Amino acid sequence: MLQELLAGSLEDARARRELKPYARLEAEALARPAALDALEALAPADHIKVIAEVKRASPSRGDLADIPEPQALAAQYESGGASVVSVLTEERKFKGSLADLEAVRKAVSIPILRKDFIGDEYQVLEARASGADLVLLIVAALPQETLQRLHTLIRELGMTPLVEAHSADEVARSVDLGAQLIGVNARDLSTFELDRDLFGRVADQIPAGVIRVAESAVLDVSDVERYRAAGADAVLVGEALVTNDPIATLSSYLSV
Ligand SMILES: O=P(O)(O)OC[C@@H](O)[C@@H](O)c1c[nH]c2ccccc12
Repeated sequence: MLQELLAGSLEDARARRELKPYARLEAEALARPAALDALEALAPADHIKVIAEVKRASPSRGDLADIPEPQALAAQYESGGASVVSVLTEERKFKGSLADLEAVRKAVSIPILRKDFIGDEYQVLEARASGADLVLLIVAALPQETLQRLHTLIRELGMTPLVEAHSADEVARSVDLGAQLIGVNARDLSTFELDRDLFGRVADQIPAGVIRVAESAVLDVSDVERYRAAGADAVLVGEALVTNDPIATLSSYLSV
């Protein structure tokens, strides 16, 4: 499933490239105001931080919420105290788009993440041209050389890579990249199975000074408490925020 999702996102990007060649996109990306400092926004604090996700649907959970105006939801996330907004731009299964990212960019002044299946330079430039400050890199999806190349490009463009791992081995590969922001996804993107204890098992492998994000499977405040106790600096939350009152839900999480 993961390779299928990656292939779909790459194919969609290739179609957009027919309309906008690399050099033109690069010029747009470089003309953007500088990216916001996501490492500062997510720096360890005396409370847990939240990356709040704009998420309409997923292959494992189906339709979650309509979200006709992603910018309105993102503005609620910001006023509710989120540190970063994650915007799914994958079109086929998650029903997102780059237009969502652009709309959210106009509505908030906190850093925003392009959440997609990224596998080439063109997609990274698209992220910057659309106003992203962070770009997701999924270790399981790519060979190490490709990860390293994309990791470098993201940083050269002033953005922050969020490197996502789903095993001890993938955490080791993330550390090898020099990642300063590592996410441990409780959901296996090949089988969609949840492993709620994975973060706790691998957190110690992440060196001091690297920001630790626990991703997925936060359904209530007790899940946030569990991740915090295991050493998470931040949690990445989608479903619980789009299916409940976002402001009230965020405020309960931020008390942890
Ligand atoms: O809706 P949840 O269980 O709170 O999960 C959010 C986020 O972690 C999840 O959307 C996610 C994590 N990594 C991904 C990679 C691609 C697509 C989606 C994801």
